[in-house]
Amino acid sequence: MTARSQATNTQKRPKVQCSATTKQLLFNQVTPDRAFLPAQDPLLRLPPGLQAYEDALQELPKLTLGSPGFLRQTLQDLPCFDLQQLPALASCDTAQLLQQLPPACQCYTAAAGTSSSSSSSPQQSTADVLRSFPSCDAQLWRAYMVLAFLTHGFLWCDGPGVPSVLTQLLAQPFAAVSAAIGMPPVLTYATYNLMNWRRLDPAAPLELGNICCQHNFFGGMDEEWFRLIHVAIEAAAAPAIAALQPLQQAALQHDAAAMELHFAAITSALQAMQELLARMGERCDPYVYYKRVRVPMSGWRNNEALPQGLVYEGLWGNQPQQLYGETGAQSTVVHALDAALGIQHTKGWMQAYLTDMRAHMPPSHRAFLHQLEQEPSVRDAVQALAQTTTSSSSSNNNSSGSNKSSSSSSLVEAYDAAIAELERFRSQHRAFAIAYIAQWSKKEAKEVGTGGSDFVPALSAYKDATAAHKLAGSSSSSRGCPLHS
Ligand code: HEM
Repeated sequence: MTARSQATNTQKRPKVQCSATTKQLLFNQVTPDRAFLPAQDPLLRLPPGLQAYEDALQELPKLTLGSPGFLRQTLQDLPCFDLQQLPALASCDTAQLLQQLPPACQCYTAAAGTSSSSSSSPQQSTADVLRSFPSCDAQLWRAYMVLAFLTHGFLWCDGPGVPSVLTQLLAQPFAAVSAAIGMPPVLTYATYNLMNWRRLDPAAPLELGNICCQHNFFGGMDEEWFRLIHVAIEAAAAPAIAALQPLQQAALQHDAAAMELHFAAITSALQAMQELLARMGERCDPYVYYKRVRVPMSGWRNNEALPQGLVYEGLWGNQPQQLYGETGAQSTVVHALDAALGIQHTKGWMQAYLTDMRAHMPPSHRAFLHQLEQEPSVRDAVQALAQTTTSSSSSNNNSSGSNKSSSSSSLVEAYDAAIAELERFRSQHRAFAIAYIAQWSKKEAKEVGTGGSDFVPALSAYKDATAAHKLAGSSSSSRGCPLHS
């Protein structure tokens, strides 16, 4: 399951050559054990030459307690971020790199500069990704995380007001490192959650109860727990993600029995994910989340605090860039389940937004999704097998059909069980989105999520569209995709 190899095959010559000098890689593959979490536990520190930035990150929750302006001034006073300290960039002309960078908002939103991105297609954006120059060097990723936290701390964790210009001191290294790993220069789910943890007992499993966050903005139990629930859900999703490509293989081979086993793995992983999400309230209070935890995740697209976007000082002609902030919608898990189970959603702002969110996933995860979408529909295969076994058993009462077949009803049941659990996950998630955001923002004109639009009806539509893909009960002639038949 190495999406990285797939990515590399189709990649054009990189615009930036990063030396392969460091040993540890990050987000270079999607593994059966950890799926989209790093296969190796994430690095804890940058090289000693960048210690000042590590120290600032470590201190960030304390710096937020300073008088207004203290945090921003402290960050402004940091020494220059010396990119040459990162072995992967040591031989790279970073000044030249910065001159060549295309505007961030052109790379990381499907239709930058337009009010709607509905014309984008997942294929196009994946191809763009594969043409970029992603390095999986763990130190580059660590630098990306450090600079993302300090940037969002600079913008959102101090006052008064929100600066519309990101100081060159942070903007330039952040843009350079982001370009080198093929990610947008903004906080992403990958940096906020996927690589922001360590195991308390390194010999014990990666699960809730044995993990804590590496870094926080304001700090405190609510912030840590919010993130750790996401990390634990990513770990619990691994058996489902590991089943997706084998499921597609089994569908190609018309192996109904194997398909049933893979559907069962997906179903039980989704149940485990729900059990974990249900624990959010144990240590993350909805009001604390709404007022404090979610603030630094904000981006600078569809955000009234930065209506024009953010100027990265000295870059892109000082034209403001508009980028979405961090959100669970950048997790590849649910996108991958939709792709493999053949779930299609109606076009609208959420669908366009989720296409944009792919550009905020690590390149290997985007490639994994792209690969899933290239395979024939598993849902169609279930329908076809169900019809074959039904007609074969009606023409021969004693026959059990192909020896690879289970009964048509049990295969459909297995598919529908997976769909039902995904619907339950979406239903539960919607309830959390209401309890943690919408109920507190009633006084505001609109209930807006990270995407900047009214999210509750959109989340409901996503849940309902999932349920509509169940096969049982519909006649075989009308079993096309419920949204496109
Ligand atoms: C208290 C916890 C959570 C809240 C308040 C929340 C909030 C939201 C909101 C407001 C949206 C709408 C789009 C946006 O603003 O980006 C959204 C979308 C989404 N979130 Fe969450 N979320 C939470 C937890 C999670 C978790 C744990 C996951 C899974 C890893 C997740 C995955 C998603 C996905 C995949 C979408 C896209 C819609 C879909 O595919 O159904 N969220 N979330």
